[in-house]
Amino acid sequence: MWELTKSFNFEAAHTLTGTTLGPASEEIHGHSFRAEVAVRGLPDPQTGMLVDLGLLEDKLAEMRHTLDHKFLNRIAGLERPTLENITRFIFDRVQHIGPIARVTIYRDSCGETCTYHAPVGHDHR
Ligand SMILES: Nc1nc2c(c(=O)[nH]1)N=C([C@H](O)[C@H](O)COP(=O)(O)OP(=O)(O)OP(=O)(O)O)CN2
Ligand SMILES: [Zn+2]
Repeated sequence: MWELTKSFNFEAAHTLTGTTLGPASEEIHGHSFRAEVAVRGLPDPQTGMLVDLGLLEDKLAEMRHTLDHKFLNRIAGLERPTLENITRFIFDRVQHIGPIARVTIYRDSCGETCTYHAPVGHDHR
């Protein structure tokens, strides 16, 4: 079994109400994020590739364009931009390119990581 990953960085603003952090979290503020997408499976014997990384590169560039330097709360589907919802948002938009196993978001400044795992046996291609 192989796991292939590719990641991209984005800077984005958000506001999050209803956390124990209170006003600091409710003011509009920014974070640096890294999103990592992992594909898991067996390489095609002909190509030696699980998924062409070029395909992933194109899709992740699209995702970066959607998220980078944006106010996340204004993006349709991300009105409540928790790490959980951001990982799921990305998964839903990249899943068709191959057997995506997980999407992880790293928010290093806060020492936080969140991973959405595709349901077992799930292959959206
Ligand atoms: N289950 C979740 N709980 C919380 C989330 C989340 O995404 N899922 N998010 C938050 C906060 O947004 C997060 O902890 C960051 O807090 P914030 O005040 O924005 O961060 P800092 O000021 O500490 O970060 P710097 O990057 O250092 O400015 C809470 N709960
Ligand atoms: Zn925040």
